[in-house]
Amino acid sequence: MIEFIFPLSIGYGPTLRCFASIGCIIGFKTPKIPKRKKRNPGECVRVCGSSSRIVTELVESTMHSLTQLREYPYLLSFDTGSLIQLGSTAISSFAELPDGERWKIVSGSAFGWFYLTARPGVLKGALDSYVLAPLQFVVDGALGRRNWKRTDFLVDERLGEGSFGTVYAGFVLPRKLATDQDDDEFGRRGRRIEEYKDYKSFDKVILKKVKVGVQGADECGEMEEWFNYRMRRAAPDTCAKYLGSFRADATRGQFTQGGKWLVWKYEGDSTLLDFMKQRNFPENLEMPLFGRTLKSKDQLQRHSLIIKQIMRQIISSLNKMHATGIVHRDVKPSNLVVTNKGKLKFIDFGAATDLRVGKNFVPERGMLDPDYCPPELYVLPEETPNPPPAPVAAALSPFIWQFNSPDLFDMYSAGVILLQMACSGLRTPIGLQLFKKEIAEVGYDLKKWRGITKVRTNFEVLDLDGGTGWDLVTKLICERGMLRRGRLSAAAALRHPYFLLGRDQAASVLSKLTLSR
Ligand SMILES: Nc1ncnc2c1ncn2[C@@H]1O[C@H](COP(=O)(O)OP(=O)(O)OP(=O)(O)O)[C@@H](O)[C@H]1O
Repeated sequence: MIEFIFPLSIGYGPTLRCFASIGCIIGFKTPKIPKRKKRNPGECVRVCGSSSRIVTELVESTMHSLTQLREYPYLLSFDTGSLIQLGSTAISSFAELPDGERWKIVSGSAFGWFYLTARPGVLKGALDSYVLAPLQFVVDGALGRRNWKRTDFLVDERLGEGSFGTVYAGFVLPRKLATDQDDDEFGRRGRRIEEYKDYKSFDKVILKKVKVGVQGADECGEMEEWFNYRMRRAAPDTCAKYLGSFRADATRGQFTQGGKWLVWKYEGDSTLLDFMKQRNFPENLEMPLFGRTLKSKDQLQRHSLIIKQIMRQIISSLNKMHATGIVHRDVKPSNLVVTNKGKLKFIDFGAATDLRVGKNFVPERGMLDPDYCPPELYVLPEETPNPPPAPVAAALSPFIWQFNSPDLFDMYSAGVILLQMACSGLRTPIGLQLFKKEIAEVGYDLKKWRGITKVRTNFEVLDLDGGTGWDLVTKLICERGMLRRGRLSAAAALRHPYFLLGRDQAASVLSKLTLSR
């Protein structure tokens, strides 16, 4: 006998609610629900016997779970025979219904399915919040990922500083060395990496120190951590691997007692911006991306393939991010790390917003970098109110998404990156500033801008292959239309003819087959 078990703890409520609702939608005749007797915590409900009784129990449990779920985790189980009976009753009940009723049920179910699965995905969101997030917490805890402490790390060079945190490269000490670390031996300065013999074999990490005493810094740190865990569940291959956080237990070296630190895997030495600053861009990315020199003799063709591969990676990652309801809001070359395996990964989710649950959404907060910011300035119209509590925000999210297309915010920034990669004159801060001014003057019409610009531009790469690159960039760098659409979404951009032939993909796959990097 196979048993289906639905553990109805706080985390599993929606599964059962859904199940019961589907039962109701497809037309079960549910007999009168008897008054529910009070259940004790941990008590199991075993549902066997006739299908109508199962449905009754399901509906009853649902009602009950809505009000008392938090206090009464219990279990439902039933055998396969009952399940088959349940199915056949459903079908015969449905067949007995008058035509009009059946149409109502079918269209209601279709709408329900569309609502639950439309972006940003209410159903997936419930699964993520109530099942995957607690599971991630438990697994991470079991693997010791949430038990970091100050003495596990050595802080090395400083890589950058934002408004709420300072970023360092660092190393994870092997367990034995971490436990042996004697603070007093080095006074307050903390150890230096060179003082360890085999330091080259230590795992390299990125450490972000959340500023102490800066207003709002701690909240930003919490938010960035939340987004990193969320991204690790939703699209782990698109962003730097987040390893967890800790609070310093003492003041030593860069550590301040009580200060929060976030930790990521060290993904690579350079960002896309570092590559773009070099004179030999985009050729300097040929080896990292393809692992070899491309066959084509024509330099322009090679440049085009490299840029296309970069754009494909950026837009594919954005597509996955947007599919889960997250808008990054700070898409720019310095927030894309190029890994040793030739993958571009997003970093810095401090400004991201999750519109599935309204996380980090403050209506009047725009984007951090004005150079890559679209003309509308905000992901949602300014008059959008502050988000309601998470479950309500989640229930409303498909409507917000369909009516406002917030993902198009990031797509403008992606367009600016494409234009910059293709036109060397736009890779300097002065060129970019001038572009920003000129494009605003022509009402964000890129075709008009091409005619009037004073920036030293070269459009050959975009004009190649019938100008598909140019066509794509004009559909990314533009104002939104009346219905807040009119700019390509990530999914639509991936279907654009620019990406269709996929010669860059073929080259990339080929390099993976022929070379082990
Ligand atoms: N996972 C990573 N792997 C390799 N390098 C990284 C990683 N995360 C961050 N970096 C490096 O650290 C720099 C700063 O990181 P990040 O952008 O997250 O910090 P920030 O505080 O927002 O700084 P800024 O405001 O200057 O962008 C990046 O530009 C990049 O060079």
